[in-house]
Amino acid sequence: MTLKIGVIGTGAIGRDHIRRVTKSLAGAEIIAVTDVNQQAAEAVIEEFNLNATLYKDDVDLIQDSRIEAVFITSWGQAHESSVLKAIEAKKFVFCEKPLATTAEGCMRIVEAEMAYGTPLVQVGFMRRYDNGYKMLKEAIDQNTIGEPLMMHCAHRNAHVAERYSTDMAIHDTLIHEIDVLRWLINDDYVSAQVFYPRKTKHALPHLKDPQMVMLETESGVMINVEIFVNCTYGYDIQCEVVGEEGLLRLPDEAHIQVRKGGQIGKEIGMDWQERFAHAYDVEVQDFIDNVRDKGTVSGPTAWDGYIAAVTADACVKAQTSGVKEIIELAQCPDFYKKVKPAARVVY
Ligand SMILES: NC(=O)C1=CN([C@@H]2O[C@H](COP(=O)(O)OP(=O)(O)OC[C@H]3O[C@@H](n4cnc5c(N)ncnc54)[C@H](O)[C@@H]3O)[C@@H](O)[C@H]2O)C=CC1
Ligand SMILES: O=C1[C@@H](O)[C@H](O)[C@@H](O)[C@H](O)[C@H]1O
Repeated sequence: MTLKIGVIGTGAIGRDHIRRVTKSLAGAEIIAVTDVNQQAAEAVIEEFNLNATLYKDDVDLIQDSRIEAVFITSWGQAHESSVLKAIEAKKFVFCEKPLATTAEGCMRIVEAEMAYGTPLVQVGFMRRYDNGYKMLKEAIDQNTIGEPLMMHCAHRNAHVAERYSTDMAIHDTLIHEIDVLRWLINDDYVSAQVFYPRKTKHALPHLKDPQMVMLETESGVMINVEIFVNCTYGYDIQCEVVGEEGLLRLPDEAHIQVRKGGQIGKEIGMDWQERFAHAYDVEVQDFIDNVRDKGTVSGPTAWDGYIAAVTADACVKAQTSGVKEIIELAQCPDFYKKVKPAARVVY
């Protein structure tokens, strides 16, 4: 039996997930697509030779009784409404980050899912499926370096589009660190502060770039994350965990080392598609397998989406206030404590 999937939003990542489901992964097929840009959806149907119905909007697509799971890969501000409709129709949901653009929106999704009674929603925080981050987590959980004390991280994009704004450094970019770092150390954030170093000449006038975010966790771990989205040289993700007895560092992507002409060199990828290609494959296959074989989801939850949104809101506030902003989270409901520990933060 193949899992029948409908996709809402066939832009960059929607197209990429359709490609992986169709060409690389097993156990699922795309049977319906929609996009506000209907030509984009038509082009994807043609490109991958899909036997899929093209719907005019998410309402019609979600109502298709053949569809068992919905991929929500539209723009962030459209996610909440599609997720709520899918839950109402009792469909499984794979929703790209952000789950919703506000903490209140994420909470509405949390409440709808709890009212339904069993987990339906997985959020696309794919870094939890990256081999390097998984190795880091295993080492931390095995107490390899004692208790973590500090983390030094960097999230660098070569370039960003003109529409990318200063707050997107948080909602669109830092949100990956917000999720994966708390997952790594089983901790939540209590405060955030943002600093602006000297601005790069490669950023447009409206954009503050780079930025430095300081996060502090409940147990006192201090984390600094550099966000630099016009670094020009490549897509570069760094993470170092300093513990009481040692240090752990996220491995770079595997590339061969070339020694030639008196130099030692190694390629750096240019974008997220390439850097996290394997993680996306594992993430989406895991979603397919869990839904198809076990009738459940086990990845990052709607609650993780809520925590990311609350934390991001505090960071955005700190971008303009310049001071340390306090992060206050609601109590985690028992419903989310039951999700398989492999993918959730253990409370
Ligand atoms: N996990 C990850 O690493 C990544 C996640 N993303 C997330 O995925 C989402 C999509 O990003 P991209 O693919 O880069 O954007 P995009 O702009 O390339 O594609 C979005 C598509 O959704 C369509 N769309 C917008 N509103 C819609 C609606 N209400 N109904 C149907 N279609 C709608 C647009 O016409 C567009 O074709 C964003 O939330 C983004 O943050 C994007 C890149 C990487
Ligand atoms: O999710 C992503 C993009 O939406 C975002 O714009 C980039 O900054 C991130 O590196 C990428 O992983």
